[in-house]
Amino acid sequence: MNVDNNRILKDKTFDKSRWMQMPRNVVVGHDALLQIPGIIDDLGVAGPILLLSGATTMQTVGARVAGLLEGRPVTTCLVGRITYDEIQRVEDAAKEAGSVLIIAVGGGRVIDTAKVVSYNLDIQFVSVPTAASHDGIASSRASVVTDAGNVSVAAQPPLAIVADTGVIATAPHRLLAAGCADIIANYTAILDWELSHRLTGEAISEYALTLSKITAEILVKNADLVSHNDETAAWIVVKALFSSGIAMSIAGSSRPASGGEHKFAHMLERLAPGVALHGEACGLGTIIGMYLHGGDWKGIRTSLRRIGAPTTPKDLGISNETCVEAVLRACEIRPERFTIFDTGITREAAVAVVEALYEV
Ligand SMILES: NC(=O)C1=CN([C@@H]2O[C@H](COP(=O)(O)OP(=O)(O)OC[C@H]3O[C@@H](n4cnc5c(N)ncnc54)[C@H](OP(=O)(O)O)[C@@H]3O)[C@@H](O)[C@H]2O)C=CC1
Ligand SMILES: O=C(CO)COP(=O)(O)O
Ligand SMILES: [Zn+2]
Repeated sequence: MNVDNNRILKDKTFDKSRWMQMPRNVVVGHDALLQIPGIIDDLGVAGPILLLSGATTMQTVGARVAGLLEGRPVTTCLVGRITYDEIQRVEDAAKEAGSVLIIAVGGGRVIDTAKVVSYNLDIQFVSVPTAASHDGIASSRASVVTDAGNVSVAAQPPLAIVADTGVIATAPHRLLAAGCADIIANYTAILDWELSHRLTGEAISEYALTLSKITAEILVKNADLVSHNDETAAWIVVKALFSSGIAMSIAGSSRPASGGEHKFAHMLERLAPGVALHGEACGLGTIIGMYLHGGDWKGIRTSLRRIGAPTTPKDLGISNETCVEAVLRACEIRPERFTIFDTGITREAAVAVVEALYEV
């Protein structure tokens, strides 16, 4: 059942109420894909299935999953950029097929689309990440692209997650490194949340905050193990992505894993669409955010380098000017979320931080 926390919280009777939704079955490991039919049976969801995947992933993992579901009523649907129009198109496809279950096989865009569509139609979905590239694999939030920038919307967390480490280990290393950077972003997301708590009185959840923090710490401790692609690396990163997603579900918002570095990343995506992966842009934003907080930004940079993630605008293939613009305009994204990027950064300061990124 989908949950409208805002509606619940507006009702005085439920002032202290929060409904946290978590996945029920989580299967991680080699050949985990083979468990999908059994998991569907275990969930007790019988009926037409909508299989969502991306243009690349449909040809490989999507096709494998379709093969595993042979004999069941399955309709396939490709997912593009996650906009409200795209969500509507997928919703129409699900309605037309009479789908009772969505299986999302792919990266963050495909999984987020499934989360919103299943929430809107009040049906279940199973998350099958093909890469460890983002921490949305388990969360109850989805990031939707609008003309005004990315918005974080309430969505349905997956009823089950099937993370095949064999599949994830064969994805390009760039995707794994991006997922690690999305986790390392938790360091500044937390600092921003605490800053907002002190300056604006925004409520914090100590549980969500602590889980988000230790997730980033454990990942950094294992940085050398995730510097190359193998199933051990896939395991370590998937566990971190799951844990970070649960922190978001506990908070009922993406706050524990998305602060100013994410606002910067969303602005960068608007200024230079498709150039950087989500996690890559977040990693760069984390170095900048930590610099602005006066924290150990070089330590963040070292961790990202060890993992093989980009740490300068040049690494990402964008100009310093575009990066400066993203620093200055990050505050336009989700203005209600107060962060270090919302403190009136001058152009001189933005230029200085971008130049510092190249310091040895
Ligand atoms: N809801 C939440 O809490 C969160 C949401 N997000 C969102 O997730 C998205 C970012 O996720 P990300 O995965 O980086 O981006 P994408 O979903 O865009 O995937 C990036 C690329 O990787 C490809 N890919 C995926 N798996 C494989 C594979 N095994 N082999 C080869 N290529 C592969 C995809 O192919 P294809 O063409 O098939 O798609 C796509 O081209 C953003 O929209 C972001 O906002 C991020 C973090 C948290
Ligand atoms: O990407 C996220 C956490 O890693 C959450 O997404 P938003 O920045 O859209 O809230
Ligand atoms: Zn993110």
